[in-house]
Amino acid sequence: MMSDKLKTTGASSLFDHSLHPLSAWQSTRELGFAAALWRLPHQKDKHLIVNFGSELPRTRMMLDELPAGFAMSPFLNIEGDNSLFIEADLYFRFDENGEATLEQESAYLSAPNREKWYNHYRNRPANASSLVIASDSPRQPELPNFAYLEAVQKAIKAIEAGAFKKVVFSRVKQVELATDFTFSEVFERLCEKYPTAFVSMVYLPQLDQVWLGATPETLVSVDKEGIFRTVSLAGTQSAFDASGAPISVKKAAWTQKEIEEQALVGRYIISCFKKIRVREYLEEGPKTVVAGNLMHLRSDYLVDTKTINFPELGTVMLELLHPTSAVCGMPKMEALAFIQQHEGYNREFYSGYLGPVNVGNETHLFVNLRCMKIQNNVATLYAGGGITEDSEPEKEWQETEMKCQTMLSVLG
Ligand SMILES: C=C(O[C@H]1C=CC=C(C(=O)O)[C@@H]1O)C(=O)O
Repeated sequence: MMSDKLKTTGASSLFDHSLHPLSAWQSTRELGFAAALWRLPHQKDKHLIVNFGSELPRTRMMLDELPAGFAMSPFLNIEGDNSLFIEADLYFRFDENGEATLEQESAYLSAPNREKWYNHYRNRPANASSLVIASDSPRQPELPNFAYLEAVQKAIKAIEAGAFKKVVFSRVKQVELATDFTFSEVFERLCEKYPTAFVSMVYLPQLDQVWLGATPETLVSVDKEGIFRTVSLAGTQSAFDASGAPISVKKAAWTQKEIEEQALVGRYIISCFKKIRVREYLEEGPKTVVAGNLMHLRSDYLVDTKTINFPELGTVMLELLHPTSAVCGMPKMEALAFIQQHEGYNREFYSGYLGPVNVGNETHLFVNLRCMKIQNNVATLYAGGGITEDSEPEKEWQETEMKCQTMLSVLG
């Protein structure tokens, strides 16, 4: 059903229910506008936000004040005001049968921009290729195996010396895109392969980057009923045994190192609740969850913000949580200093957060994991792992290899 607002803005005459999400996303990118396409975990609907601004603003995520949009925060966002915000000039929802609904159109959207967008979409050949981005961006330095092992060893020494308890050390892997690469196919494959993940594909024109991902980790979510949710996710093992058969979650065994690593993330979340004097939280877990080719340990935390009369809990917790010890470490600043000194590359949006804000009165922000950046015909894949004093460097390397597989396996 279309809202009254749409009828008065003139969109209804241009809008077409057969609009295709991937072509609409692609069309937006070709015109040089920001676009975010996503699918929530366990859902079939897809969502698309388009913004016609010349440059996306960097802003603080005041969840209770922002209009509908899509947030994209880099890992480094210490002051909390460095998130890109793709405000919804157009917001479409696509149901599982492909039927499109224009859910929202900004009152400020100019008629020429609206027409330009619809016309470009209509005149785009159905088989138009992906037009891979060809800007000149320097590649990130890749850490070879020996250097990664050395850095992890240094992290273990620093932990033993009492500098910090845990650090999440990461690296990149870069692959040249195949000539027949298309964004549409990769996005579809991600949706099919990872039904429990938050799947997204975001085009940032001012950086000329596309970010694609299938993350298993909720950072902050507040639904229509005012239920706040976050998770503590850590510990990694393959979801398949040596013969390639899936391991049952009931049979998954976890080492003391992994149990402790996940407990650290949980303790950090609880310390945030304590800081703001929220005692009425429900904690469930840890339990084993499957995330694509991997399994993790996860605890869920839930607060009814209406019952405790705390509507701004999402905003407050977001500022306290990011970056959690699932992506940075414990204590936060000491772990961050190690990361900056030893990783040797810029994480940009990897291990930041992303997701819809106030879309249909709900906010769902996820940690940007199992993701890749596409720029200059190169896919940059990111993976990290929690290092504790019980870590074994070679095992940690293998873990990052497995994490990269989440994206590598859809690149074809
Ligand atoms: C940092 C990543 O994963 C985090 C989330 C789950 C398990 C993790 C681990 O076992 O180390 C990491 O904390 C990543 O995928 O790059």
